[in-house]
Amino acid sequence: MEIDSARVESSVWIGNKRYRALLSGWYFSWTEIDKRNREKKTISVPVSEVIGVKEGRVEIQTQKKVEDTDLDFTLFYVKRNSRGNGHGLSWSLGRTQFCCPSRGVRDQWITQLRTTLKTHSPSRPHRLLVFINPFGGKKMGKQIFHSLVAPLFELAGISSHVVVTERANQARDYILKKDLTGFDGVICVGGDGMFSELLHGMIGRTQQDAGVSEHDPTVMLQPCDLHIGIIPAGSTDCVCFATVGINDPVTSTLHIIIGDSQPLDVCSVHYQNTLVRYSVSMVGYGFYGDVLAESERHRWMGPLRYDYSGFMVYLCNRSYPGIVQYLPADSHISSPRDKTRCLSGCRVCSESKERLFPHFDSSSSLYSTSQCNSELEGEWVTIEGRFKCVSLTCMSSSCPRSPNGLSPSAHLADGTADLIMVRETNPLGFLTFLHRHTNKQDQFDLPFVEVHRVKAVRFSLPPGAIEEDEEEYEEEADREIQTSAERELEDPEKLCSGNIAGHSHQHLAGWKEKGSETSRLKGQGFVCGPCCTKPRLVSVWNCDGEILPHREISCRVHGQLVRLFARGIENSTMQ
Ligand SMILES: Nc1ncnc2c1ncn2[C@@H]1O[C@H](COP(=O)(O)OP(=O)(O)OP(=O)(O)O)[C@@H](O)[C@H]1O
Ligand SMILES: CCCCCCCCCCCCC/C=C/[C@@H](O)[C@H](CO)NC(=O)CCCCC
Ligand SMILES: [Ca+2]
Repeated sequence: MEIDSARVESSVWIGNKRYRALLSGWYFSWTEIDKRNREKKTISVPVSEVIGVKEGRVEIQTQKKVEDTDLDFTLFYVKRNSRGNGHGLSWSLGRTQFCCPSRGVRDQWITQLRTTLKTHSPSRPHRLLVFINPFGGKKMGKQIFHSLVAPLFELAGISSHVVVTERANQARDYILKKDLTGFDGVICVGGDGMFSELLHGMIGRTQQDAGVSEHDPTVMLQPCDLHIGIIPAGSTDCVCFATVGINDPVTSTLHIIIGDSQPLDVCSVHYQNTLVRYSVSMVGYGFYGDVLAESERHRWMGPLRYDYSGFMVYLCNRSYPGIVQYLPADSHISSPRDKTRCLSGCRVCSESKERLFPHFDSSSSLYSTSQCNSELEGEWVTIEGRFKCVSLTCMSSSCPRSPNGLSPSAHLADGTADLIMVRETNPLGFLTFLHRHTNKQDQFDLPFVEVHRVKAVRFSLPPGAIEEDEEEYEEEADREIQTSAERELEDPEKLCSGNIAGHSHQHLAGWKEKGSETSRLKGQGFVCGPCCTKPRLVSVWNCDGEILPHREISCRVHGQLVRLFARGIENSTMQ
């Protein structure tokens, strides 16, 4: 074995083939040597992607030695699979068993590899706080963690404190209140709702510790120290999909183990001077708000509830009046229609760091919060009209349903969000818009769609809209309750409850009745079908899958406020 400060080299065997193993700089590689001493294929693994080095021949799942010999060691590392179910590549655990010429050489390899791993990967986590939602998505959270994630953490020498949640918001409250000393990151096993709990916990805790008021809409929030990891086990898994390129628990676990870091923009949503929520994915009014409200009634359907509700709300063909004001971002840097994609190592995002944190003190890792906030400077633009939907997204919001997302060219960490406004249009037009989310066609290339890259947004309703809507709706609900009570006497099974757009009311599941108000309005092509009889004036806001209790809100993007154990989407040519 040859060892000098820059490289370690020796012969090794894999099966019955001879190889030359070499550890040099950032890479460990092994090259097959044929019988005539000619070099053949080389496999090269960056040390930063080594998961573990074990003595002997070790199996992946059981981590048991199958055959104890003094000459062997097993290397575990990240292996990229040809194509996953998503946009990015799926990762799996690669394993190669090396046989060395002597025990001394074997021990040297293990020591050298482990030492290099330590020095080359200082940001790897050692201790993690893990929250499992046992009821998220297909209710597989616990099983996913114990069968796929925990064995990999053990292999990598990561210890974890696991909390299986017993109620909503338990994870958020834990992070807000408990001692987090000693943890290098916080992990959720669940969907976007679970991620949102960690996001609120982490941001809230960081501001609490820094003495910053989250309710002040103009304040510069303190970025969070602890990384967040997502093991996807939910219905949509939008945040995982958009930051990793795929929703696969093993891929995400490997990103966590190697300590990948992906900063993420966060949008704060305020109602007057009160913080309502944070969002990283979508703040959407109109169609997406209605879909969410409708889907809450069909939770029992599991992940399918969104497809069902999407279809029902589409049939309603609603549009809503509103006044949208936005603060444009610098159009010289990027635009939502520039046809670029934010990929791993994105230039736009890395160049944004200096602009976002001009007062960052790298010696203390502290961000000055007293700076004047130039991010809020600029001319506001006002747009008034009737909209099918108004959506704001800090990132592409790609998910399995829409692999390119709500805004395919949005950036994960550039301090901006994309504002998409879809004006009132006919049902076919809106279907075309929706359908383009599922293929490569440009959903913004339609005359009734507008998209802008922005730093902040304000939404308000025309004067009196809420009151008028409520009056109309009360009347309608009364009429419906009366009619349905009559109908119930005939056929009690047809009665069901509904809360489209956040208002609880009773309505009829069967709406084929003749001569009623419903069919009269439908005959005029005025409304909808299954869920209401009159056009509504107000919808609700969907904020990363949560219904907001306010309509008139203001949103502001906080660039790179949190960091995930991820690296953005790896291009398939990036092997
Ligand atoms: N033990 C629990 N019991 C009930 N609700 C919980 C529990 N733990 C977490 N929750 C809540 O369940 C909600 C949904 O969880 P999660 O995001 O994991 O699953 P999901 O099926 O993907 O849902 P969605 O994608 O619609 O938000 C979260 O908002 C979370 O606050
Ligand atoms: C004719 C074919 C029509 C197909 C239409 C597909 C359009 C899909 C667009 C993709 C939108 C993803 C927006 C992401 C929202 C998440 O932050 C949020 C939390 O998980 N999910 C929902 O609100 C759940 C509600 C999502 C509504 C789709
Ligand atoms: Ca962004």
